[in-house]
Amino acid sequence: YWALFPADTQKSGDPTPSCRRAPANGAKRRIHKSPPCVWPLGARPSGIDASDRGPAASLRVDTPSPPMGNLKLGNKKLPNAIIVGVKKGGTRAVLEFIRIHPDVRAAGTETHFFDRNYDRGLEWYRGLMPRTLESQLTMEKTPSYFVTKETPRRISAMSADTKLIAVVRDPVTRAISDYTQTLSKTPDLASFQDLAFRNQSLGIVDTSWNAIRIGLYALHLENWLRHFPLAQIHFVSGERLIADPAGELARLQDFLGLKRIVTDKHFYFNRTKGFPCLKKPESSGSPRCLGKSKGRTHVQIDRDAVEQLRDFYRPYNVKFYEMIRPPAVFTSVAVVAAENPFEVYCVLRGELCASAWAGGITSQRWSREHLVVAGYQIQSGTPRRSEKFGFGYT
Ligand SMILES: Nc1ncnc2c1ncn2[C@@H]1O[C@H](COP(=O)(O)OS(=O)(=O)O)[C@@H](OP(=O)(O)O)[C@H]1O
Repeated sequence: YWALFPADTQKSGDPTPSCRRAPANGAKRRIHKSPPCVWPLGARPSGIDASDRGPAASLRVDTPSPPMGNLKLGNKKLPNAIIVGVKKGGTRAVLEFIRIHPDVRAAGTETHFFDRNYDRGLEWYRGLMPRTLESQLTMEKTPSYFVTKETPRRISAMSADTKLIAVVRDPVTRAISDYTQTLSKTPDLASFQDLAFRNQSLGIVDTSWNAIRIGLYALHLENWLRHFPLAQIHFVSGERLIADPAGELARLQDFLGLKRIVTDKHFYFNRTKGFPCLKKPESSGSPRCLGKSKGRTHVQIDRDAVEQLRDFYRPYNVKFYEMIRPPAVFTSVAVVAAENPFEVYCVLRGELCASAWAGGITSQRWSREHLVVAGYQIQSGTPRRSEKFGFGYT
């Protein structure tokens, strides 16, 4: 039910100069003719590319390996696209799934550059990125970016063309997931209710608790929209990512201007894990699921508390939907008044987008003359173009 967005499919350029690293074994042979990287004192990442370390490394299953001679080809580039959040939204799954694409390379670990490590400078940041060929996109994910005030301005200062991806999930489930994670590390943590409410009987929610604050998507988004146009931010539904990973990945690939290479062929549903996992790659290895920290059994929270939180988040969710609702994106809308008068087919960029609208249709009112879809009035009848909304319909 999370709305989806038109994609700016142009690839952004890499504004940074390329640089080379000295060969680790001290060999004199020059690999690149580009200038050397400048590393701040003590900040040089050790060993191989960051993308080859961390929890993601074991999941990198399907990217075709470059031929041996090409191993060191390419340069470390600042990211063209960043998964900026939200924490516990499904950010790891999105990164691991999109990096199957041969035109995507990603830093495996969370860099926290724009929130915690900004003082280390862009060259430090670039050093954490994998080598990429000119045609490949560089990506990273750090979920805390979404809620860090300075981050949008800083990313925009790096490159105003950076594409942003936010994985959003029902904020109540997200908060419980967040709490479950903290509890696994801090067993004597106060109860969820004690942390979530200042006064539960009065229904007063404690918005200073991070697990609650992160879910106020509309507030955080306002900050992003001061620095980036909405069309440059792609929202992935955390729920649909589990129910239909291929569908979400198709939309993400469109947004990134990539050929749709990651498809349903790459996924299978693992009953034991209860989540989609990656299929066995052709070359080697076995099917891979995300690690144990992804898809934990949640702490049981009593139904009243959950309801109270749903009530609390409702106005923020409504505002969020309003903010992200795409303006005038239809190429055509067909209203079919056959057996079911509410059957609406939406055609977006030549493709049927009815499923994207299944939940987007927030209010439907049918009369012989008109249908109101998500607040837009669509006339039935012959094809016409609406001056006001700029969409065509039949
Ligand atoms: N395919 C697949 N496998 C496992 N888990 C999946 C998958 N797709 C989405 N998810 C959901 O991802 C949730 C974790 O989100 P993040 O990766 O953003 O967490 S984190 O912020 O990086 O800690 C995680 O949250 P929990 O279920 O609460 O553990 C999952 O629900």
